[in-house]
Amino acid sequence: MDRRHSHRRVASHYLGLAESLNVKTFDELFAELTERAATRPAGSGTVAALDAGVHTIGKKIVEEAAEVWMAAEHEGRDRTAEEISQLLYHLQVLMLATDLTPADVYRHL
Ligand SMILES: N=c1c2ncn([C@@H]3O[C@H](COP(=O)(O)OP(=O)(O)OP(=O)(O)O)[C@@H](O)[C@H]3O)c2ncn1[C@@H]1O[C@H](COP(=O)(O)O)[C@@H](O)[C@H]1O
Repeated sequence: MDRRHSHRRVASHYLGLAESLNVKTFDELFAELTERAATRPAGSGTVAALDAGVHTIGKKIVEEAAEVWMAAEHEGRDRTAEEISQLLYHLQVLMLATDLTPADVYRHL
C-alpha cells in the first residue's frame, strides 16, 4: 500500500470517529491533518509547514514550547491551554513529516 493511500485510510478512520464528538481531540486533529497532507488543499498552513520541512517545523516546536512555558508562569490557565493546543498541533505536523502516527507515540506512553 503506498503512503498516500495509507494516509487516506487513516484519515477516513479518524474522521469517522470525529463526527460523533463536539470537540476536537488529539486523534481527530491528526486525522484532519493527515487528510490535508494527502489532498493538499490551497491555503492550508499544514501543507505549507510540511513543505518547509522538518528543520523549520522543529524550530516552530521549540518556539511554541517556550510560549507554553511563559504562559504557564505568567498568563494563566486559558492562555496556557491555548498555547498547549498550538504545541500539540505543531508536534502533529512533525509526526506527519516523519511518517509517525499517534499509535507510534502511544506505545511509548
Ligand atoms: N490547530 C491548529 C493550529 N494551532 C496552531 N496553528 C498554527 O500555529 C500558529 C501559531 O501561532 P502563533 O501564536 O505562534 O502565531 P505566529 O507566530 O503569528 O504564527 P506564524 O505566523 O509564525 O505561523 C498559528 O498561526 C497557526 O499557523 C494551527 N494551525 C492549524 N490548526 C488546525 O489545523 C487544521 C488544518 O489547518 P490548515 O492546514 O491550515 O487548513 C485546522 O483545523 C486548524 O484549525
